Order: sequence, then structure tokens, then C-alpha cells
Amino acid sequence: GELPQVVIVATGGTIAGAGASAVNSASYQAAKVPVDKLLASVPELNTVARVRGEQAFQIASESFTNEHLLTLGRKVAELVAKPDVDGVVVTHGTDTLEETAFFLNLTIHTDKPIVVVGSMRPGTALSADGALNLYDAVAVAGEPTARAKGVLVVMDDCIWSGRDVAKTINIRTDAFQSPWGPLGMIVEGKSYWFRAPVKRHTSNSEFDIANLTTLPRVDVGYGSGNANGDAFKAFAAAGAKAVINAGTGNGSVSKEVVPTLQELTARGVTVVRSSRVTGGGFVIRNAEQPDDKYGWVAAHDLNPQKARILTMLGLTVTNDPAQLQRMFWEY
Ligand SMILES: NC(=O)CC[C@H](N)C(=O)O
Repeated sequence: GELPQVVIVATGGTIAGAGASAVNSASYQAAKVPVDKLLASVPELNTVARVRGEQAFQIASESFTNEHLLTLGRKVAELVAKPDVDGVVVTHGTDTLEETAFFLNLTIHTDKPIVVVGSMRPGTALSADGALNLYDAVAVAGEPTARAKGVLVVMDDCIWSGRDVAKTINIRTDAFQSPWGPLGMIVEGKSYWFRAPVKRHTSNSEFDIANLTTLPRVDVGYGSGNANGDAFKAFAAAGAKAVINAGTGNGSVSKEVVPTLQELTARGVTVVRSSRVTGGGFVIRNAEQPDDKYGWVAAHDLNPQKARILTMLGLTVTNDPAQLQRMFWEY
């Protein structure tokens, strides 16, 4: 039959990176190679889809802002609305890839596959991983079986849910992991599925960015021994509408920090308890802190940076902590 039409929206990152020599796997410049050159470097793409590229940005993903998220979201929404587009691939730096994937998962109302992909080594390096990752991502994006599974991340032969995958190491090609495992595998251009997400996403999401020009400011404060509330106070003074506590363990909060967060709640700033634990921070409501009593929100299994994304979108709908908590259970 006819090959699916897949559009590749490029944003930069290492998958578009270039180094001085083939041994530079870690020292190189991200966001160098333009999308057309990237596509031309993997002619095998044409065997799984009809592909064309669009250059949205050319940046390292640590410099992604809320404006970049909104611009990219609108671009992807526009593409999936076209009858001749079957799927979209977003190439992205890996540092904040999990945030963008979750943002798109919550805001693009479509069943068409959207796949976010990056690489850990630039294309100029020995054993560069970008070409195969891109080939795999395009193959998944053109797959009817990838429809209605939410925004996906393809890295290192695995198909992940954009909701809960995260970068867990910065020097290996198996960098992306989820505490709940991959949804499937992509091998020689063929997708093999094992599970599907049960959380709300894409077509079933209540969030709408069509008429938004900004997102509410949400900042993340890190928990550790000897913690204090100064950073949270400064965030609120600078205009944060919510703060995420990247808490220790089960989203716990130092007794030094508790009064500051209580004060912020009284002033109308939303407080969300997440966990700094990598590989599966899981915050139980009313366990480490009395969330009902304080009017705080538990981030469930969402890491602090993903909690920031959901909190921003949640605040575009409501600042009622009960409603925000519902969202953290549902999405
Ligand atoms: N592997 C990567 O893509 C990291 C490069 C860069 N820090 C970025 O996120 O864009």
C-alpha cells in the first residue's frame, strides 16, 4: 500500500549535534544540523514513510521556555489537523524531552501518533544513536497501531509513554526509563506492543492551549538536608502561581520549610508535593504531610519537572487544590 505521511518537526538537541571528531561523544555542539540535512542523512526513512521536515527551533532543550512549548504545541496541533498527515515526529534535545512529551500528551487533541525522539550522541560520533532513533520514531509515527496511545517517546529501541518516561543518565544511550516500563519495542521498523496507558491524554484531555499566549509561572524548589524556605519565598515574590516541592523520599518537607509553604498556600500560591527520587518517586497523599489540612496537592508519580507541566496547565483551568489533585490522579 501507500506509505504513511510523517512530518518531522525539528527543535535541536544532540540529534542535530555535531562534534569535532568521532571520539567526541560528550563534547560537541547541540542544535547544529538543519532538519533537511538530518532527513537526508537517513535515506532509509523513505522506506517506512513519506517524510518532510519543518524547523521549529534550533536550540538545546535546557533552554526551552513556556513560549517554546506553546509555539511547538500549536505547530503540532496544526499538523495533525491536516488530513494528509498521518503522524508527527518531534526531534528534541534529551534534557527536557520528557517535559515537552508530557506537555504535548496533555494538549494535542488527536489520535494520530506523535513521537518525540532525541539522541545521546551527535551524528558525528562513533556509534551515533540518532539515525536509528529517528528511523524508529518515523516508523512508529506511521504505524496505525500507535494511534490513541498518547504522545510517545522512542529511544534506544524502546517505545515509551511520554507521560512517565524520564532521562535517568546523561552518558549512555539507554538514558530514558520509566518506573512502569516501556509500552513496546521497535525492531527493524516494526512495532511490538505490550501495554497501553490508562491515564487521560490527547483526545481525552481537558486542557486547551489554542487561545493561550502564556502559561502561569510555576517554579521547582529542591529538597535536601538542611533545607530552608528561602527559594520558595523568592519564587512567590517573583510571581510564581505555584511551587513544586521536589521533596525527599515520599515528597516529604523539612520542618524548616513547612511554615513557608503554609504561608504561600494562605497567599493563594498552589503547593505541589513531588519527589526528587529518581526512577520512581511516588507521593502518597496525606502520608508525609497532611495535604487535606494544608490544602496541598500530591504529585502522585510525576517527577518535579513533569509536575510543573501539569500544574501550569491545571492552573489555566482552576486553582482549587481538590480539582488540581483530581488532575494529578487522572493524567
Ligand atoms: N542528548 C542531548 O540531546 C543533550 C543536549 C542538550 N543539552 C539538549 O538537551 O538539547
